[in-house]
Amino acid sequence: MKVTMSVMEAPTPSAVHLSDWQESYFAVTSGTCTPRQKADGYRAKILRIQYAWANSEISQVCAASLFKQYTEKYSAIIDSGNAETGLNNYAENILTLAKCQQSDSDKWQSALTTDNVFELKSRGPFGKFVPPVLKQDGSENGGVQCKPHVGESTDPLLPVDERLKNIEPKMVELIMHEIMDHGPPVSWDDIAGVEFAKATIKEIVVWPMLRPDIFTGLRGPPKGILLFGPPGTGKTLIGKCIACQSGATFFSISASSLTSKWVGEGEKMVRALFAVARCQQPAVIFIDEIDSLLSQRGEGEHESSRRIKTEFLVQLDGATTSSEDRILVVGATNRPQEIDEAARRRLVKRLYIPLPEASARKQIVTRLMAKEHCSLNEEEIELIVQKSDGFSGADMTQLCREASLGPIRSLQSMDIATITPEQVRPISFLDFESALRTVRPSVSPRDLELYETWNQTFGCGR
Ligand SMILES: Nc1ncnc2c1ncn2[C@@H]1O[C@H](COP(=O)(O)OP(=O)(O)OP(=O)(O)O)[C@@H](O)[C@H]1O
Repeated sequence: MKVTMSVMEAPTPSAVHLSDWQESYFAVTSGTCTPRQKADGYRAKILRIQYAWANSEISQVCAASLFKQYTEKYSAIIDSGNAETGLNNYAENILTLAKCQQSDSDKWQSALTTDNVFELKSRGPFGKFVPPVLKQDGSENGGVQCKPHVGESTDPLLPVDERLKNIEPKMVELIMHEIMDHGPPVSWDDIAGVEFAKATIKEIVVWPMLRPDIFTGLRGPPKGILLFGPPGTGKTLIGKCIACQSGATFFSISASSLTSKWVGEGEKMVRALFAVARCQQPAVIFIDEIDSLLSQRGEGEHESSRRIKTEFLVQLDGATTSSEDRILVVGATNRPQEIDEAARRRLVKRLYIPLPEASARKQIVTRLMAKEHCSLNEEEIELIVQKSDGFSGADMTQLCREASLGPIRSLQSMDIATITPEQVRPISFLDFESALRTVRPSVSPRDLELYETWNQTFGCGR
């Protein structure tokens, strides 16, 4: 009996009956089947079921039943000691396969972690099978549970977690894919300057998150901190670094997108975000432009914005009062003066992230140029640093980008299509001089004064 998968249109999620679903997805044809083909068939089916489940095309009960059915049917190959036909290298293969399919479905890939794939492998036939649904008594959730996978993909069984029971699965998916950060890690050395803020954050946030057993009581970490200062000074980098250094999952969202991108859903999104973070703790929730969420109530405040704000404060209070939860909210803003008093009180540590000083600007240029073909000497770097007084970190990055285009622009007569990389001359000081004519500081001295004043009044730093 040879079983092949046929790609057909997905049936409507709720109305699907188990046998209909099978018929739609697996066209069963006769034929001789080698053990290897059988193993492939099994893998394909497990993947398809996981995919359908992650997409809410089938229910958990339906998925459990299918898993059981196929595990029984393919028991011979599951138990086989043969490396080629058995499932000994199942996890590696299946992950590779899923990665190739990533563009077709991120969910598919996200449903697969080495852990849960091995879990399937170790289930074995019949009695050894563990259903992937929560048991009636809630004692076990099928051997696969919601647990923190730092920087790793999500678990398809996440919705079975009690804490997510009133959350729409589509929101959980969205948070996992759009808000949970899967990017490269950030270290403290990647952030130039801001030494005071870095030292404070390490002491009050990172160490307590790493050692909750020592940092108890008065030493307990704050649940909310505010990073304020001009744009492009590394606030987002710091948020991400906190998560990386404390082994926490990083969720990053812009407050304005809560009101604009998920129109009418912002409030639910806030609730879902905190619920997912609770399942993935320790977690850092980074909220950019937090001022737009927590601004002082004005006459014209929109009802939906007010509801989102209320929900956010409720969630923040929940995270604050539960000593169990290891969730840190990091708010970032370029307009701290717009944050109202109630919100300010909840974000207990308010740290000023200023423009980079000369040493930090030098560090940014040196680091970026170290990766390029460049002929700058020490004195020239010092000159660039002097000339870029008032630049933010983002401005410095932009300056280096602009300068790096100089050698390309000077190619003029040569054909860009045929030139070899060796023929491109190194980036020189002259390129920086001309870049300095076009890249200007993005922060005005007047804005800086506002930050300094606010820092003196409400800031917790120097
Ligand atoms: N202190 C810094 N050290 C190194 N690079 C920096 C620093 N500050 C900014 N940058 C560069 O600028 C980019 C933007 O920084 P980031 O997004 O962290 O700033 P931000 O303060 O969060 O800005 P915004 O307020 O506009 O959101 C970074 O990806 C990095 O390339």
